[in-house]
Amino acid sequence: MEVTLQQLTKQFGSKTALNGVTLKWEEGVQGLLGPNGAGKTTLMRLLATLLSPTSGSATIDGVPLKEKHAIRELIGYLPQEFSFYPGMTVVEALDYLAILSGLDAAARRKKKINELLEAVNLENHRKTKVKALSGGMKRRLGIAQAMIHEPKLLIVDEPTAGLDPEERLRFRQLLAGFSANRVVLLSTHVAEDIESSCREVTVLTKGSVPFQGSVAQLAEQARGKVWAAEMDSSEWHMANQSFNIVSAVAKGSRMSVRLLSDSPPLPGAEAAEPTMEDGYLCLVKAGGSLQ
Ligand SMILES: Nc1ncnc2c1ncn2[C@@H]1O[C@H](COP(=O)(O)OP(=O)(O)OP(=O)(O)O)[C@@H](O)[C@H]1O
Repeated sequence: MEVTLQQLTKQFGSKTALNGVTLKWEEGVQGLLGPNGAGKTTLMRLLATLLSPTSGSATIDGVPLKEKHAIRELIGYLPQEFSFYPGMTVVEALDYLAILSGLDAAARRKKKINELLEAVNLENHRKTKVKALSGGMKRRLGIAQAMIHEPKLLIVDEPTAGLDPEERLRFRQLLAGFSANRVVLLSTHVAEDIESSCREVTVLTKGSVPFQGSVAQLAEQARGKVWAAEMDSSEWHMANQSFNIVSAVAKGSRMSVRLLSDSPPLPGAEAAEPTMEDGYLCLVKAGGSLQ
């Protein structure tokens, strides 16, 4: 199973949201990182056949994107904002969706729904109305609906936003478990989601892909460009205007700062070990999305 994109382009009038993206995703959780407006949702909606490309092509498990009916059987999609039959119970909603996805036999549906409820840990809420679920539970129900027909490509947009740390962990484990023999495309702003569960990361900025590789390789993009320094308030003021600050912690009257710079930013600054987030910031900065 693999997903391939060949010069995939989407324009909205004169705005190019996705600009000739060519890449390949193999089985596992694939992280998608990019600043707001980079084109992530556009890319996910193209793969979900909710949008048509302006030019270029893509295949999912060898099936061309333009074969919409076949593609829809291969994909599951959990968008950022999703709404769900609020007046139904959890089981009723999943049963209804299972019927829509073509699971006709009642016994098979029951078995599948029981498996999913266990996987997303909602067995104790079978009879709870969807509108009465917490935000995290709704997200888990959302992932259950996206998995119901066992898609080869599962697309999830910011699934851990608004979840507490325990829920986030559970969610990441669920996605990792599901990703055997499948591709899970995970769009997130949470570095920890990527670091802890992704086989590879794809960075999208201004509709293009400047990087695809492992978490460690992404960190390497910032090697030699991350500096740690202790500063007084006037140095801090200067640094804040001149450099991309990664983090700053006040220690009494001084600041302990990590920043990005191609050369040593001030006397006494020490080269620091880069993290994945540093590598990402270097790429996004090079693309002009930060000043
Ligand atoms: N239907 C549309 N009509 C016009 N422009 C659009 C449309 N959809 C998206 N865009 C533009 O395309 C670009 C990419 O948008 P997209 O929503 O894909 O970005 P994103 O990376 O998902 O951002 P975010 O993280 O904020 O959701 C943006 O400049 C956006 O304004």
